Amino acid sequence: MNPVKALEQHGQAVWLDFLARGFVSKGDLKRLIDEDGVKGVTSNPAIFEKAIGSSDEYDAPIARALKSGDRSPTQLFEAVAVEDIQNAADVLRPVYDGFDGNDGFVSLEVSPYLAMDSKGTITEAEQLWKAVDRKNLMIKVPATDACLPAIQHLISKGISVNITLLFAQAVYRQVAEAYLAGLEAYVADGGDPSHVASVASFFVSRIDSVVDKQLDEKIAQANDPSEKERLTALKGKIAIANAKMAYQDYKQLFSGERWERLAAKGAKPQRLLWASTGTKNKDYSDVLYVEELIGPNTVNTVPPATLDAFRDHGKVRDSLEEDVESAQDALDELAKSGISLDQITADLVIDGVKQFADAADKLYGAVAFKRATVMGLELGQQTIAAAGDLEKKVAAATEDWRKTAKIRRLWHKDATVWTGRDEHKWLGWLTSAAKADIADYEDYAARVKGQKFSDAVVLGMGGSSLGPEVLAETFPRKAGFPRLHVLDSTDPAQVRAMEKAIDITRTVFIVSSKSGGTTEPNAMKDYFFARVSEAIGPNKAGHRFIAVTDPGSSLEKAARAQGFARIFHGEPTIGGRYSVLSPFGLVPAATAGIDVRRLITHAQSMVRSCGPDVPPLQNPGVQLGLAMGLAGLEGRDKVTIFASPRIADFGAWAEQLIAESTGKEGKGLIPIDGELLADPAVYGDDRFFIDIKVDGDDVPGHDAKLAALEDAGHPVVRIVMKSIDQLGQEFFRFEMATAVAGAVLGINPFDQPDVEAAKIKTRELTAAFEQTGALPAEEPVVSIKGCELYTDTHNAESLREHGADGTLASWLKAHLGRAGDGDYIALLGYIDRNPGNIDTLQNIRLKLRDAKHLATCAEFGPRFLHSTGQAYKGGPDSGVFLQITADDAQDLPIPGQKASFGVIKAAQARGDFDVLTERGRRALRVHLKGNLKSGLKMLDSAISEALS
Ligand SMILES: O=C(CO)[C@@H](O)[C@H](O)[C@H](O)[C@H](O)COP(=O)(O)O
Ligand SMILES: O=C[C@H](O)COP(=O)(O)O
Repeated sequence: MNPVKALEQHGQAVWLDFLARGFVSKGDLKRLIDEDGVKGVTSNPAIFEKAIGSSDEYDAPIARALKSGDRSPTQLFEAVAVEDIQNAADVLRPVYDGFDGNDGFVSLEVSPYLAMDSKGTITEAEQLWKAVDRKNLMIKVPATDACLPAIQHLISKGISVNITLLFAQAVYRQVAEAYLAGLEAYVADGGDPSHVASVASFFVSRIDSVVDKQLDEKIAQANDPSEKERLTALKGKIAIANAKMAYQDYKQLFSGERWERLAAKGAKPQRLLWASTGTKNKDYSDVLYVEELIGPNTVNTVPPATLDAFRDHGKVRDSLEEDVESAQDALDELAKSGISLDQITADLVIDGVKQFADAADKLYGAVAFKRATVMGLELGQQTIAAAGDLEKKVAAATEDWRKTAKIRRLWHKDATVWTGRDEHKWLGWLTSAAKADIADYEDYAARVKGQKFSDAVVLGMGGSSLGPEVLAETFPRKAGFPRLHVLDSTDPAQVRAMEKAIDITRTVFIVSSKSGGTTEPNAMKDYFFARVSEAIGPNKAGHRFIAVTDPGSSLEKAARAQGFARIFHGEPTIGGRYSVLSPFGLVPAATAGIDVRRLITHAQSMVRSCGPDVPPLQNPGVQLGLAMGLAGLEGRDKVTIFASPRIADFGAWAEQLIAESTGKEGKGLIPIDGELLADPAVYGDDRFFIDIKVDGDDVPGHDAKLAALEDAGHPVVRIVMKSIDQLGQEFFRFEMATAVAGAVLGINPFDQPDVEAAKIKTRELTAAFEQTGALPAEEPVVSIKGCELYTDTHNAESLREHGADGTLASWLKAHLGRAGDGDYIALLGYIDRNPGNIDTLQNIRLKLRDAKHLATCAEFGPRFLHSTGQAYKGGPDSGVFLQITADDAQDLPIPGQKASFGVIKAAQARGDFDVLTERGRRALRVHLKGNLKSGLKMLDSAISEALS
């Protein structure tokens, strides 16, 4: 007789420790049931990893699942695994029915990531139980301390459970107790226990693998031949002895009064199942862990090779209760040798969880890869060319992140991924896209459309303005909706220019401020509220204003008092620079008629790509973040961003995110936005390049230049978006990457301590103005025709030592001369950010870059104070700052305030400068007098002279 089939006569059921789609669909499982009497199937993460990860038979099902909409790797895995388990359960159903529900089971394991999470295990087990929806299903739960209560709970709800990763007799007793107590609760609740089944999967061969190794060490150390012999005799015996003793416990646990009470109600005993029964040691029989463990009311789940071997040459006998005393003797002998089985079994549980988690990492990585392949260009494509050391460092960090489960910890809001301070309170951005109330935005957009506005203006700073600005500059105007503008300045000319650009009688204003207390949006609101009141009457003005602010802010109060048309609440757990996929970006988007549903749907795809279930290697946000952070640590800290013409403004948003998040405590990354791409010769080895483009948005020569940078050994990241609709994806990719880079740099990427310092200084200066009617007097270090120069004593002395005398060029030469390798030069212009001035600063910065081969920034104040300003003050001390201020041709009063726009801007420039110099940074301020255009021209030629 077929030895496998013969086991049935000894009361043992053989299950198969294997599952794969084709194996079931092509009839192989059915054949084993018919020919060998196989009565069940077990699966585990390693089995699914082999099935899905190492074959292409799941490619089509995954692609099919994606047809009905994007899903996360976990959801995709569950979809195919549930189908597989259902198919296997259906094939086994006749066995289940034939044995009155006592056999014919198929097992599906909960995620090994939940092995220490009782609540998570319960939720997932219940969800899988429901999804598979088959009576002959068992949910597998590991026998960890955390999961014991989950096992009891699940049983008490009538869910059949296979308890896995069981090594120790003592834990086995706890598992049996959980089953009994669970059943008792189920019965007390009126449940019929005859529908509940359970097996306790006692692992065998792994014990021998570890014990034998320790025995070999002892044998090698032993001098006495008889001791060597005694120890050698224990090899290959302990796992079986341990299992035999567990079986003795089983007999006791499932007899007696307590059990009989349950049995009388139809309860089934929880059978012991021998798992890990494939022989690992080639010196042992390949059917050892089957032949020696045959006994009534047990199960042995065997891998296909062991099944084949047993069918071929297995010998069947009642072995389980043979020589039980010798089994106990063997265990006693082992203890005498100083080898602790308790320790070994405890370690094996931890190792087992780790092995399954490793398998799950591979499995989810494979599913994530298949998902990305199917989605193709629907997901923004990212390649990272990081040669040499950086490539190795990224690979090592990727493995470290995987092993230490950092991406899952990040998603679980574990602050120790960063500095362990309050980072967990600032992670609302992870779920902001998922929480977007799309229907409400659509309803709101329809109302905006109905009002036939000509313009919409966002009044906000930094995190409240830069995202909307990218949207405004990227998406073409939508017919029927207002044109979207963003104002983020206190420069009187810029405020006036905005007023001129819009039809004030047909404009809706979006006042955006998370805190509600930021100076600029409040000044801009007061100004435009007065203008609108004049234009359409004070009673109606409020109807033209919308506020986006965090709940309870002072802006909310003012908005209510002024009768704003609507107040949208931000989410307090999201910092400004991470808020674009929350109302701060979505309200302006909806106002402009941008398809919020599409934006969010795309964003969600990147959220899934960067999810907790996507291992670091396949996780684009983690890969980009590791590369940026590690490059920063090796001195390539100038993150130089090129964005293709249709998304040209993206860098302005990304630079706030990167600079404000990472630039602190003397560390960080300095984003370089808007510097035109050039030949390798002009770049130092402090660069990290990111090129982001919309497919087809080609600039002649661009790709060749990028390739040249790569050839010259610079790290180059290339990101290609299929269309501008994918902008939401890129917002999220960069948010995740920045958070990851922050972890690598060892800082808190969610605070901005140095922005606060400048705000405090500014407030002191404006308070002084309000008291005295003037800003505190200040002395220039030198007054030259057309300009005055300011700096602190320390900088002035140093500049004089470097040759600064009576001319502007000499001061500039001395100042710029202080910038060396690894430094960057930043132009900080507190002037109107109009196309002409942008061009001028741009020309100067490129001249500086090309002459000095250093990274350059061209920024406008006060805008940059809410952005890169954090890194300039708090980041690495590698900046050389040239602040440019000017007399305002025409100031602009702010209704209801003593200080005008011009005064606030001047106070902001001085506050910023004071903080820079207080921190010992290299800073010089040029104040241009008279006509700004001529002043800038003069500055430009002085810089040329200084460089010559
Ligand atoms: O736990 C069960 C059955 O309940 C099994 O699927 C169990 O996971 C496997 O037998 C083991 O993981 C296989 O172990 P090994 O052969 O890798 O040592
Ligand atoms: O990035 C944030 C800016 O400092 C503006 O802050 P806010 O939104 O609270 O006004």
